[in-house]
Formats: sequence, C-alpha cells, structure tokens
Amino acid sequence: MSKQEVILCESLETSLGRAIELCPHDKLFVLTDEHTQRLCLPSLKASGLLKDAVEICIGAEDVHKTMETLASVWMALSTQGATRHSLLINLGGGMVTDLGGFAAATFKRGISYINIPTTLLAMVDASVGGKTGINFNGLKNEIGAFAPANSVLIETEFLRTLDAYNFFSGYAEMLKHGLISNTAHWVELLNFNTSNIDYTALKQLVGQSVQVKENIVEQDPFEHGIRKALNLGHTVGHAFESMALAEERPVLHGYAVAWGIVCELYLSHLKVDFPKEKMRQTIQFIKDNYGVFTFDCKKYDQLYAFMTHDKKNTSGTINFTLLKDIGDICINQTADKDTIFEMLDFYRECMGI
Ligand SMILES: NC(=O)c1ccc[n+]([C@@H]2O[C@H](COP(=O)([O-])OP(=O)(O)OC[C@H]3O[C@@H](n4cnc5c(N)ncnc54)[C@H](O)[C@@H]3O)[C@@H](O)[C@H]2O)c1
Ligand SMILES: O=C(O)C(=O)C[C@@H](O)[C@H](O)[C@H](O)COP(=O)(O)O
Ligand SMILES: [Zn+2]
Repeated sequence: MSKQEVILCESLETSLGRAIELCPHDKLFVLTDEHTQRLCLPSLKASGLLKDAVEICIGAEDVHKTMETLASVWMALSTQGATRHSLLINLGGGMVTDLGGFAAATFKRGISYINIPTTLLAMVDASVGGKTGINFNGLKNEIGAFAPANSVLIETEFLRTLDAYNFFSGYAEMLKHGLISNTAHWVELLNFNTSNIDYTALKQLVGQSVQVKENIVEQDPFEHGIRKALNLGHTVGHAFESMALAEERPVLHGYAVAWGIVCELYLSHLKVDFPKEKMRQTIQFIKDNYGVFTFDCKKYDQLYAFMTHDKKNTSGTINFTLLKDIGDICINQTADKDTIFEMLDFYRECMGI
C-alpha cells in the first residue's frame, strides 16, 4: 500500500489546491452526507476549487452505510461521466469516508480519492489508513477493501459545529490511541477539559492522536500483526454496535468502542495483568462521559455470536487485542465462551445494570 499523505491543515484551501494538483483528473466529484452538504461544503466551495465538481449527497449516519447507498454513489458516478481518471473528494465523517473510499476503490476498479474528514472520529481514525467499506448482513464493515486516500486533509475548524455526542464518539478512539501508545498521552486525554473545549489545544491533540494511527498503519498496512492494536475495544464494541443496529436503537461507533474498552480492559487485567488502578481510572472516565449500553444476560449468546464474525478471528476462536500495560500491546489473545460471559458480567456489574 502506498504511503498516504496526511496533513493537519493551516489553510485547507492551500492544502486542497495542492492535493488536487497531485491527482491529475478529467472530472471532479465531491461526496457529502446531508449534514456535511449543509455545514461543511459551503466553506469549501467558497475557495472556487470545486467550481466544476459534480456533487453527490447521501443520507447521514451508519444506517446509510449500506449496499443501497453504495450503489447510489456508483450510479451517480456512472451516469455523470466519471472515468477511471476521475477524482472523488469525500467530505464528511467516517461513514462518508468509509463508504466513499470503497466506492472509489471499486468504481472502474479504482479511482483516486481525497478525504476531508469533518468529525473528530474521522480526523483521528476513519479517514486515515485505508480501511474502507460498508456494513452488510447486520455486521460492521463486513464488505470492504484496503484502499488509502491519496491525501487526507484535516481541518479542525470543522469541529466547531459538531455536537457533544459526536465529539465524545471521536474522543473514544483518541482514548484508544492513548491506551495503545503511552502513559503521558493517556493522562493528557483523561485530563483534557471536554466541557469547555479549547480548540487550539484540541488541534494539537488531534495531531498527536492521528500520528499514533499513522505510525501503526505504516508498519502493518494490511493488519497482519501490530495493526490489530487499533482494534482494541472493537471485538466487543462491534458486537454492541451490531446488536444495537439490529434492535433499531443504534449507538454511535465511538460509544460502542468505549463500552468495548471497559470489557477488554477487564479481560486484559484477567489474562495479562493490566494494572487494576489504570483500568479503574479509564472505566471511570467512560462511565462519566458515555452512559451505559444496557442488555441482560439473555443477550450474551447473541453478543457472542456477533463476536464470532470479528475480522481478527481465525479457525473458530475469538480474537482480542489486549494490553499488559499502557502501550504494551498483546495481539492475538483468545478467550473461551465462559470467560467472555464473565467479562460481560463484569461490564454489567461495574456499569450498574
Ligand atoms: N476506516 C476506519 O479505519 C474507521 C475507523 C473508525 C471508525 N470507522 C467508521 O466510521 C463511522 C463513524 O464515523 P463518524 O463518527 O464520523 O460518524 P458519521 O460519519 O456518521 O458522522 C456523524 C454525524 O456527524 C455529522 N457531521 C459530520 N461532520 C460534521 C460537522 N463538522 N459538524 C456537525 N455535524 C457533522 C454527520 O452528518 C453525522 O450525522 C462508522 O461507520 C465506523 O465504523 C472507520
Ligand atoms: O484502522 C484500523 O485498523 C482500525 O481497526 C480502526 C478502528 O477504529 C475502526 O473502527 C475500523 O473500521 C475497524 O475495522 P474492522 O476491521 O474491525 O472492521
Ligand atoms: Zn473504531
């Protein structure tokens, strides 16, 4: 996989002008969802760089990360004259960059694309590293491809219109990056004033966080080994997210990851001795900011069934990424069904359900 250019922008207009120049193309397309079309596209259009661009707009959020939406994007590209040499700009959160990235990766076997992430989650995580895809058969990201954007342009000014839920959703992936990197970064994240955001300080934290991801992706772009660190909290988190989607009470991805981290830190403590006090502090932060995902013990089998679809699994065993300590990563850890049920008991007890 080619190395991806990730820029923390001082001027989005200048960076976008340069990124477009680096991708010679015959026709330009810009993909938004219904919210980023209204909130983010106008400032980009003011630059004049998109004057000849064809606009494609899709429904917002994960309920639209589907085959039907993907087909609608292929259709718009196909009927509006896209060729193998066209360029797509994805302007939005992780739903837009995942689905738009996959549309670009597959249309005429692959066209160039640029990501301009507009949510915190997409800036620190989704827009970077080349994982693209859609949900399918009730499972998260079941269909997709590794296909990096040519450039990722991060403009943190877009964060000013983000609501608190989506701020905390992205913050969960940042907390994950803290846990898998080093204690100083983890402490900084636990102490950041999330109730009165200093956007200059946030920009710096975003830069640090995306660097954690870039460093790992550079070592292992196709997730054969260390990239599994980026999946901390996701074996359980994706199971929560899939169950919530099936029950038509969708939860934001980052919230599911935060609750998944509660479970997987417990498993880390149990299996590889993650320090109890650091587990307690992390769980307290999550309890204070993310509320609780409720389910009773009758749902354990269904959650277990979702976990059997995790992409890290091999030959019938469920695979977790665990931590011996902050930054001390143990990939390819397995747990049997009884231990997984014990972990779910712990989650319910410590979250007070
Ligand atoms: N590819 C990866 O490596 C990767 C990593 C993490 C998450 N993901 C995926 O990303 C998706 C979640 O991404 P997300 O959290 O960005 O959700 P999202 O894209 O659904 O965006 C959340 C909401 O915020 C709105 N929004 C976007 N930008 C805004 C802005 N600047 N101001 C106000 N509102 C804005 C959107 O329209 C949407 O309603 C999930 O599908 C998840 O699986 C992928
Ligand atoms: O980039 C990665 O690698 C990650 O695992 C990042 C995750 O935060 C992200 O949610 C990713 O989409 C999960 O991928 P999946 O392979 O478990 O579907
Ligand atoms: Zn994630």
